[in-house]
Amino acid sequence: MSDIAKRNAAIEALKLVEDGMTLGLGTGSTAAFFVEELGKKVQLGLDVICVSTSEVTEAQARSLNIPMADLDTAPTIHLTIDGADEFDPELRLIKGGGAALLREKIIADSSDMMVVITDASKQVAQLGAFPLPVEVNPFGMALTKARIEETLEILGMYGIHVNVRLNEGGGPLLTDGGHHILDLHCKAIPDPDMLGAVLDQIPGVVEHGLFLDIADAVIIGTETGAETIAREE
Ligand SMILES: O=C[C@H](O)[C@H](O)[C@H](O)COP(=O)(O)O
Repeated sequence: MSDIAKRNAAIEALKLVEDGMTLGLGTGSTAAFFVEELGKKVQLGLDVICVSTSEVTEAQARSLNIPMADLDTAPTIHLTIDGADEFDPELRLIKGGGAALLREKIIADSSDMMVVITDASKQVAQLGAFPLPVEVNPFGMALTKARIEETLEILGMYGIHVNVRLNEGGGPLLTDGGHHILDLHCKAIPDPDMLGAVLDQIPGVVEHGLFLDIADAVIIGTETGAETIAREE
């Protein structure tokens, strides 16, 4: 995915922003272009207030003097703009490649509108080629991992590697929320709704990266512009 395509998707998403809005700011390299472009508009007088899905995005937004709200006192979040690791024809997503999925889902799910900015390389017929991130509590992580592996087999998904995501020092990566990430190398997820529902039931799973029925539209950036796919009602 080129930086030009990412920026074009971000610029297209900016057209949805209006004065007076509370915005959810996503995480990742594509979302960072949106924050950068938003910063320019704020400097020119755009009147918005934002909440962020990660410490990294929060720091970027503050460095650009974008007004930030305390999430617990923020009113309605009108619009959230975020990236994705995969999207399918039903606009179901895999997210969490940058380990921000928990905060991303909390904010996306509470937003009036959630729009994904991406490029065509993230478009798939079936989710699962991108390893599915699952955020887990550090307590008993090995037990949680074993339960996930067992559950995948019950669903008929055999031989799937579940890896603990590591940080640069070789230890388990720590999320902003103080949790770890397990990456499920599914290759294909035949029934995302079913997998999401069973993962939700496993103690120790804090959240998973399947964003189902959350995205209202996907903006696909290209070298020359952007195309929008909106959810069919
Ligand atoms: O945890 C990170 C997020 O879900 C990102 O939005 C996702 O990984 C896409 O990131 P990027 O725009 O860098 O491909």
